[in-house]
Amino acid sequence: MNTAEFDSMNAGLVAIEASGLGMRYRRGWALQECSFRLPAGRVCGLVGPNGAGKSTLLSLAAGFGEASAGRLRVFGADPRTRQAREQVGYLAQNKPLYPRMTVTDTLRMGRELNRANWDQRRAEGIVRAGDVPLHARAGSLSGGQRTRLALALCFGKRPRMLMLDEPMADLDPLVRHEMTALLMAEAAEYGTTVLTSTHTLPELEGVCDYLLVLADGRVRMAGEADELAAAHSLVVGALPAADSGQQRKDGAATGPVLPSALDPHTVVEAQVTGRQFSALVRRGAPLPEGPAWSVSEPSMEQLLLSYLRSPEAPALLMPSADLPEMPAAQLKDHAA
Ligand SMILES: Nc1ncnc2c1ncn2[C@@H]1O[C@H](COP(=O)(O)OP(=O)(O)OP(=O)(O)O)[C@@H](O)[C@H]1O
Repeated sequence: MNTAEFDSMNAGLVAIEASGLGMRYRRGWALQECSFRLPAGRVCGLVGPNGAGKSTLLSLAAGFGEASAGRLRVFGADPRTRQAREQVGYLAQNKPLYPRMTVTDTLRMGRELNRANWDQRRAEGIVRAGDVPLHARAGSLSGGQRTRLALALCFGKRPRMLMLDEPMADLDPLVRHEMTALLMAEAAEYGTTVLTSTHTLPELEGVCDYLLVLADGRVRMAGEADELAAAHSLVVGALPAADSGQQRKDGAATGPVLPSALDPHTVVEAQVTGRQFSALVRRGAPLPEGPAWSVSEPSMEQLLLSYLRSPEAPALLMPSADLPEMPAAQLKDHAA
């Protein structure tokens, strides 16, 4: 199939849908009031700082554990059901493999566990392409070889969605590049939805066409990566004169006053050095260059950092990621 055929195959399908999803551990909420959609066929980066709730979300979507609140669906099914599990390949952060098992035996185990869907040629092809010795024990493989074997297990299952928890964290740049290429090639060839977590965005640049950003267990941004960036502007320039009589945009009585041209927009974050300001804004209207400021599109990293540094800025969900509000009775798989 080509890309257009995959697009039509996945059109309108939703891979993950979360409504008011919450997960509470003894020390507090790891996820709270998470509502979003991930359309099928996307390669989505799940981004957020340490402790944001990324692993918790992935393991719930893979069918491990039970949410404390809200509702989670994977291709329309409860993730703990066989129907959902069969459609998902999940690579946990520690890439669990049996260290004493050989590569061949590991793949054989994959076949035994996934008799209905297993694609031996595909799994073995991934392993062979990396020159991973088939008779070596998993415990003796390098980090890159282990990742390749773990990915082969995931892809051999022919999942509709692959969920990877920081798959590149312990790999050197060369192996990381190789693994990324493998992932992209497989996703493109089979139209697989990919959800892969990281806390370093550059790792995903040019890889993901969709982003889901978490912080403190809540969704901060979700949608098409290029549309998220295009909805914002980075405005850099000189502050207006102090006696201009303008109010600060945040309503505070003192402190620097941003140009009033920014009033129709949501200021996500503003930084001031001397008389210069730099503001990342979500545009509410066209925002032309001004007499004393310039306007550019922020990089994905600038955008992400601004949202993570400004928990008070409202979350942004693009229409494809946004969920119509559900009646409380439909929403509850679990009461909070
Ligand atoms: N099994 C658990 N028991 C208790 N608390 C947990 C458990 N798993 C996660 N947490 C807590 O939930 C919060 C979210 O953790 P989680 O691992 O989901 O975040 P993360 O974004 O994946 O972080 P990292 O990038 O460091 O892996 C953290 O405060 C963590 O301490």
